[in-house]
Amino acid sequence: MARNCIADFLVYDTPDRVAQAAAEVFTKYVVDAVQARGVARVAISGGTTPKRMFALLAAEPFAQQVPWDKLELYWVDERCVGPDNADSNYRMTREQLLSKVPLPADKVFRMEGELDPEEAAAKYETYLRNNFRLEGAQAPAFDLIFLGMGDDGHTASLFPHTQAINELGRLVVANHVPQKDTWRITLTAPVINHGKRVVFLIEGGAKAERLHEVLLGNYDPEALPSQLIRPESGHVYLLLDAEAARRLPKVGMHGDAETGTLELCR
Ligand SMILES: O=C1O[C@H](COP(=O)(O)O)[C@@H](O)[C@H](O)[C@H]1O
Repeated sequence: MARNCIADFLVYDTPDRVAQAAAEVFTKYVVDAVQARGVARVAISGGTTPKRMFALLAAEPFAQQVPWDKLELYWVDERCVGPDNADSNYRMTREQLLSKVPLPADKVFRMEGELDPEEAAAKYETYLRNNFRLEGAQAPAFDLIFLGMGDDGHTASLFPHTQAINELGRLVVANHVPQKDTWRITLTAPVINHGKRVVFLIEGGAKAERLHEVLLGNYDPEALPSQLIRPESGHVYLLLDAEAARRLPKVGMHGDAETGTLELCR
């Protein structure tokens, strides 16, 4: 559902600085959630962009600071492949992070890409309903959600002109993506928008034009599904490298990052 929302962005010189900022955000909001409620529930993306953040989280000082035993880890999307396949979002996270930190296996809720896609989506929805103790039409409120954006404007596995982008009822769906001749499993936009803090990580000049269109172009979420992300909190956060942000208007500085704020409207 579209709603007005503020996009706050921070622009760093390099992808390494973006990763450092992302690891700091991860640690801060996990610690805050654990202090407030005894558990932190975080949903992460796959692809290549979060790799550096995961590698940092697996090393000092972050590895010591994150209360791993109080963290529940979820995915925003998965490719329909097994957990050892090179395309698996879970596999990337396992290699970069999970194999190196004391996060208990029963707190890692992967989407099972090796199952029939509809079955995997239904199973994941059941995990969410049980773990978040949801009733009826309630959506889970993740403490933190990390999103990426493809150079086609997709986020999670909400690809342009695919059925999942119109899903308002289910929490998790199987999505056929004809342009990639494949299936994906994905959280739906209402679930992402119910997250307490939603953060995009976006890097690289190949995404600069698309990012400009998503934030400053006409509202056309069928073509640009990232525009569906208008969190109920009223804010979406973006951590960007200078290349990805080269078309965006910056207005100030925060530490070593340039900053900008945009009002996103329908
Ligand atoms: O296919 C996917 O793509 C997006 C963006 O990935 P990136 O490699 O350009 O960072 C990612 O956020 C999503 O989780 C993934 O399944």
